[in-house]
Amino acid sequence: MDYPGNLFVVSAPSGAGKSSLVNALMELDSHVQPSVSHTTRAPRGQEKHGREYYFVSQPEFDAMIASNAFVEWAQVHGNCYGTSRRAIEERMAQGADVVLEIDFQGALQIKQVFANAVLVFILPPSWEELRSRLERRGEDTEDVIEKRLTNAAQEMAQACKFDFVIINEVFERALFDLKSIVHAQRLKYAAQRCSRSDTFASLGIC
Ligand SMILES: Nc1nc2c(ncn2[C@@H]2O[C@H](COP(=O)(O)OP(=O)(O)O)[C@@H](O)[C@H]2O)c(=O)[nH]1
Ligand SMILES: Nc1ncnc2c1ncn2[C@@H]1O[C@H](COP(=O)(O)OP(=O)(O)O)[C@@H](O)[C@H]1O
Repeated sequence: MDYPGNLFVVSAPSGAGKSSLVNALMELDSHVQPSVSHTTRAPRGQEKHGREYYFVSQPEFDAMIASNAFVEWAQVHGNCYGTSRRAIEERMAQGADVVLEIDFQGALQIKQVFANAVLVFILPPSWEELRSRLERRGEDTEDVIEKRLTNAAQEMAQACKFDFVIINEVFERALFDLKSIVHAQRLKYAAQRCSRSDTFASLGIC
């Protein structure tokens, strides 16, 4: 019997390091698969349609809302972002662990639909470091950086609603913490599977 995969949600203010951590996790663990969101934001830097995001127009995005194609969507920093239902349900049904990198609004919507979803919030070690990472990343204009820093206060205030909070100060430590959360969730369900008494009975053991 195939067992559905786990669902993890990673949220953070822009610049806190969520993309870096999720990408590093997926390089270490092939069982973890990303969910590629749809967005009306324009591509940044080397971003590619279908890799970081499906970049769509506002009318296309609105049509997906109208056809109930999103399991969650939200307006973030003036752009629309959404997770397609199909993107995650197919992968989870195949037993993959799916990671959503979405904002706190989407995370709380996901928890309503998937009660077992594990919500993880990534915090920067300080405001100064958050600003410095956005500036060093060099992918946003000064105006966009200011808007994202302004929004960060409201976003970080939501951290207490998440199952886990990771302070991304030393990258390797934060990655270890994220890996530990994923492994702990797997163990939790593996233990439940191992305790399937019907299997024990059919094998005639204990
Ligand atoms: N609700 C929701 N938020 C999303 C989705 N995809 C990305 N986001 C969030 O939108 C915000 C902006 O993402 P992005 O433009 O890639 O900027 P970044 O945070 O600097 O990487 C971040 O908080 C993302 O987590 C989605 O499908 N749904
Ligand atoms: N622990 C860390 N220490 C220093 N720089 C970091 C750390 N984590 C991420 N960064 C850098 O900060 C910038 C923002 O990281 P990113 O993953 O794009 O954040 P987000 O996806 O949350 O917007 C990137 O240049 C990344 O390399």
